[in-house]
Amino acid sequence: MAPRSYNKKQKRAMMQNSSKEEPVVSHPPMPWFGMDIGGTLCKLVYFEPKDVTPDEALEEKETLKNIRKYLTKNSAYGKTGHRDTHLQMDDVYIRGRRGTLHFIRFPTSEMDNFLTLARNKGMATLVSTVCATGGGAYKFEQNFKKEVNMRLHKYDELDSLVKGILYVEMNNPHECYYWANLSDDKLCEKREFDFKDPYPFLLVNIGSGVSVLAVYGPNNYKRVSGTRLLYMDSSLGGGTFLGLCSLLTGCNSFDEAIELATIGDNTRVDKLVKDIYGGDYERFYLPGDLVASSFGQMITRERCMRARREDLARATLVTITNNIGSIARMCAQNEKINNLVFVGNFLRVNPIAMKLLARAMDYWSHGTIQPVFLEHEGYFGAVGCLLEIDDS
Ligand SMILES: Nc1ncnc2c1ncn2[C@@H]1O[C@H](COP(=O)(O)OP(=O)(O)O)[C@@H](O)[C@H]1O
Ligand SMILES: CC(C)(COP(=O)(O)O)[C@@H](O)C(=O)NCCC(=O)O
Repeated sequence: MAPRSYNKKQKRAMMQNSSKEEPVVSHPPMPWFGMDIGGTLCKLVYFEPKDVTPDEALEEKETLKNIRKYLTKNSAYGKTGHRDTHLQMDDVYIRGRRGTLHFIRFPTSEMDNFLTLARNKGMATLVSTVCATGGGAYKFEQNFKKEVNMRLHKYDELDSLVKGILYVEMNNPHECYYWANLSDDKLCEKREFDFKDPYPFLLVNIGSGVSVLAVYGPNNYKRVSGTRLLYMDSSLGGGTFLGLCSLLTGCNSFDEAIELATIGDNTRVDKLVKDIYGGDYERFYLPGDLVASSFGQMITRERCMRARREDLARATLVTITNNIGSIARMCAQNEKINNLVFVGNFLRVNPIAMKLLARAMDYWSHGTIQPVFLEHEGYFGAVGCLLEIDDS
């Protein structure tokens, strides 16, 4: 991956030309939404046109004005909706219009409340079709029709994911980063990464579950694996972490689980090689600090009593992350791909997992694999399907 050699404007033009074969047509300032209704979170990306002509402004319906104001003036919606203001992208072009992308999320379990809110805001009178992806685009299709009289234009979630990544990366020069100085926690820091010439790359999407894709070009990828390698294997993902952590610690949210894990110590829960050998297992180069058995200390009452909630959260995070990491590495080896990109909301506010993944890749590849992470983590599917917007 070499230094960036073309500027933002050139890339934007390239993207507009490459995203569709037909010429770019200018669309009226409708509410433009892309929705990715996932297993845990619903991601809503809203494009707010900023190049509205005086005539268009005069014609703009009151309902549309109100919805725009509601979405862009608030950063919290009800009890569970959030706008990630730090991710907002200004001055971007979609289908010939200039505007701002807003990034909003809420738990998929709150879909009923979302539809009620959308109905109360007059959405039913405004748009007839919304671009949607993710499993929920299928699961909730009838609810959208019934509650807000909206038809969902459904797009495949993995097509949308790849498309969204390429678009966001082209429009945000600070999108990609890696973790530098992995061996020293005090010096370990995020550094910008140049995504030029990325192909082929292995894309690991850690959402509720995990999908691993080998991406060979903008329109050329295959789904290589999940975390389930054999038919009856178990599937691990962000949902597994949150589910287990909730059971073990009684935490009430992902953010709380990560806060606990941040101050926890997994060595009070896991059994290390040195807990078994008293030091390294030298003959087979197994260092004493290596985890020999995740949660292996939790077999005596005394150790269980000593483990704090935060230790259990940390051990859960380490166990799940390392398993995902080793499957990603195996896929990279099988596919003979050295560029790895990790995305998905499991990585939200989660530097512990990112550093663990980076360290694991670095260790196993003898320093040849340096995984890349993206700022817009879990929003790419929603962006990708928003790019599909057409006149319907
Ligand atoms: N606010 C949050 N609420 C629930 N899970 C979250 C949150 N933020 C991050 N996560 C993590 O992200 C995962 C969901 O990631 P996401 O990419 O949105 O997948 P999905 O499309 O399956 O919903 C959860 O399983 C959890 O590990
Ligand atoms: C079914 C899914 C594509 C849904 O995507 P998600 O909502 O988890 O982002 C994903 O959870 C997945 O690929 N699960 C893994 C299944 C397997 O291990 O093969």
